[in-house]
Amino acid sequence: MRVIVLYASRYGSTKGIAEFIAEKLRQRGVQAEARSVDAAPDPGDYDAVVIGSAVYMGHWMKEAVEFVRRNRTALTGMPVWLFSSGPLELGPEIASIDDPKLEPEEISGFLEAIHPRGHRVFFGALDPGKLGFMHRTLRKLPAARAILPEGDFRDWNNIEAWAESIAHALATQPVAPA
Ligand SMILES: Cc1cc2nc3c(=O)[nH]c(=O)nc-3n(C[C@H](O)[C@H](O)[C@H](O)COP(=O)(O)O)c2cc1C
Repeated sequence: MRVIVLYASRYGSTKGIAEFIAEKLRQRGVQAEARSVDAAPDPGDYDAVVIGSAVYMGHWMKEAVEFVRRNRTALTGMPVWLFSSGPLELGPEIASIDDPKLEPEEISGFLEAIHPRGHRVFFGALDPGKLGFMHRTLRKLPAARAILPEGDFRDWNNIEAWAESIAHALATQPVAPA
């Protein structure tokens, strides 16, 4: 059982989540590796794919969106899990991290197009010292500042529980041959 955990990450926190998921899968006997979507691997070389992207201005990163669109046919026929890494805190009208309002724009289309086994949103991280010029400027806007605090909010217990559920699904559900 070979699984690839793909990520699109601007500043590294989503990469960290992907590497953690791959490590947790390996600890449960799954042969898993994390790689950037930029490496453009062929999903057909794997039995299952996990794809995650950082979220900026309500959207997945372009390279992750393009990877899913380009590989739509292959992904539709295999077990796929998606995750988004973004929120740094819950706004006033957001009940929990599972609130559909936190879902990036592309996700509903992906759910229809490739029928993934699941999609999860995880808290992200923000280090102002790493931000590029555009992101630093955007973060200075009053509305953005309130929802983009500095800090590492990644919930490793929650992420581990999700990785465990994937390992469990792979162990108990038949995977169609590629
Ligand atoms: C300018 C800017 C805009 C952001 N917009 C969103 C957003 O719309 N939704 C969200 O959930 N997170 C948003 N975030 C938070 C990032 O998704 C979060 O910091 C994430 O962990 C970054 O991942 P990376 O380090 O892998 O690039 C934004 C962050 C910045 C700096």
